[in-house]
Amino acid sequence: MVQENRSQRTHISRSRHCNPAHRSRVCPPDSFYRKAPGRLANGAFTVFHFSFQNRRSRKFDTTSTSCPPFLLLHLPSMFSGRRRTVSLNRQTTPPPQWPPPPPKGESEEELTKRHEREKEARKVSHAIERQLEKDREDSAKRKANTRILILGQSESGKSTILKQFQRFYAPRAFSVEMEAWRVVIHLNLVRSVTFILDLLTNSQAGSGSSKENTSTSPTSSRIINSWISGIPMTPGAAALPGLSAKELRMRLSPLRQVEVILARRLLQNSSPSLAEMRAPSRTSVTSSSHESSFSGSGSSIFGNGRAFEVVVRGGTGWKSLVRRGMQRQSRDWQKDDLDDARQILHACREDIKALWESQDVQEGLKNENVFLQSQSGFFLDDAVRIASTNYEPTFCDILRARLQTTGVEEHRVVVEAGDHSFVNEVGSTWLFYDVGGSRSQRAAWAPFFDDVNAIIFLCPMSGFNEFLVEDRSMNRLLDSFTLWKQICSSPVLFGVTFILLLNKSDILQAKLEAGQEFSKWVKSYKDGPNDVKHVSDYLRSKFIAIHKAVPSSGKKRPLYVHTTCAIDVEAMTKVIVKVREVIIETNIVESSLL
Ligand SMILES: Nc1nc2c(ncn2[C@@H]2O[C@H](COP(=O)(O)OP(=O)(O)OP(=O)(O)O)[C@@H](O)[C@H]2O)c(=O)[nH]1
Ligand SMILES: [Mg+2]
Repeated sequence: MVQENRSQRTHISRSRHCNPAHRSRVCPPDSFYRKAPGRLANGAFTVFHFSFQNRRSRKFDTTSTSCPPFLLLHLPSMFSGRRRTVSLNRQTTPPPQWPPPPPKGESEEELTKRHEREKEARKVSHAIERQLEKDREDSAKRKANTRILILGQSESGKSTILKQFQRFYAPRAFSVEMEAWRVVIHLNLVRSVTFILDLLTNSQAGSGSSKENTSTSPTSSRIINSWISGIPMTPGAAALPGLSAKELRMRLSPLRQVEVILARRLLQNSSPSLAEMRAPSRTSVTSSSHESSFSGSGSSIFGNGRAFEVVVRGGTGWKSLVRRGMQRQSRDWQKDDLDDARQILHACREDIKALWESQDVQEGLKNENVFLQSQSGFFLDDAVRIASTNYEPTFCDILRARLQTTGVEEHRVVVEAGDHSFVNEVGSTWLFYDVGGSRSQRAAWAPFFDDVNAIIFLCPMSGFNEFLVEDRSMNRLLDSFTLWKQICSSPVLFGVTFILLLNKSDILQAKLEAGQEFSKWVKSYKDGPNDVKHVSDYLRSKFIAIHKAVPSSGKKRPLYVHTTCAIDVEAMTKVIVKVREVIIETNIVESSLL
């Protein structure tokens, strides 16, 4: 029965396909049965046994009876090379003869014509064979060699690390996307401006309408009153150079329309309301108190003192949409709303600068405990450059841009020839899964655990004195430890290589240098030195201890730890080179086990 099925399969592949490379392995011509030295005396014939691995532990065998015939053709590039002998029962299902025998009583003229037809058919056949061979080679090159899952809490730097990998391996493909990032950067800038406008206006409204509202300090009220009236109130300080505050506020009001246009473009023209576009933002804690992580009237009105985040279902969808919009615009000589947005931004750039540099505004934000500089997607210091019509985003700008990820995004990075890639890597594919890190998103991660070569886990070290936005009682560092333990404990990941990145070392350094004491937040650190080296060494040892403590059913589970600053291009290049070595090594070990 099995023999019969195999024989049938051979027949199917012979009749459907004509690639000689495949024929020689799977469906040899009739003459082969008679002449091939590999033919055995009993009529048996030697074929390759193809086996390939789709998921880590599941093998598919193309000689099994359930294997679809097309696999026989398209798998030679994946075959493992093992040989086995299969008997072919040629008596029961004789293969059709090719080329067919000449018709009986063929005249000279018919013979010539038939030869011409056959010649033409052979030409076409060869062309198809060449194309098939090329496709096979291309697809072998394209096949996904490496799958990496990037995990960590929200704002740990997952998408930023992904950008670094994209630049490293596929700089040309990444440069095509750079334009699309301009929309995100503009939106980051605009939302900071509208946040300041809202914060100051609403704080004033709150303090004016409610006499009981004591959360706005007298200084703050005075500054806000000056902001509304346009009369500078801070002794010795010009409020906003050359313009009254009221005037400036009026001049910047078109930016609200710009915010809508940009967000709509990112949200794929779904005409969102501002409320829909805005996601709750994260708390940046600078006080040393656990309970009151953020104080001031601004916190209740303005998403914990943070500019709102725009959430876009990522992947490449939004990028191609933005790009297409731009191309259409340049082709049709049509001014679209994105062009309007850029013109408005350009016109407002000096006013944005004046707003940000205003001593009154700085003081007002300080009194409201708002520290925009330490937040993601902060571009106010570069407002004039970024708001100009001829602005082209730099890679550093793109690394600093903030776009929250939702769900799980698959990013396919095809390695390009370049400074960083080895010759044999060119054309191979790295598949990255970038996940949304907030708690509500984490349930979506598990299905992706099954099929990865390595996990990159990010812990933002600077989160030692911050809390999750989704759970304001949960310290961010503690959350990272809990998450790490859960991931290490997942049985599906036993045997998977872990790469732990202790990220945001630059922000940690700034905080420690500014006098924030790590030991005040992490009691077990006791009186360790308050510097990046010692703090990161301490965290490293804690993460390693958790990883070791979780039993992995005797499977070897390598862990590599790096201290990183994801927005530092030079330093990240070195880290990526090391990560690549580890992953290539893992792939070699895995493939030798096949
Ligand atoms: N200064 C500094 N900023 C960083 C670093 N890593 C990431 N960022 C910034 O932090 C912000 C958030 O980073 P993302 O990569 O978007 O965070 P994420 O983990 O993908 O967050 P979700 O998509 O919400 O899960 C971005 O604006 C980055 O520019 C770092 O090491 N140092
Ligand atoms: Mg992300």
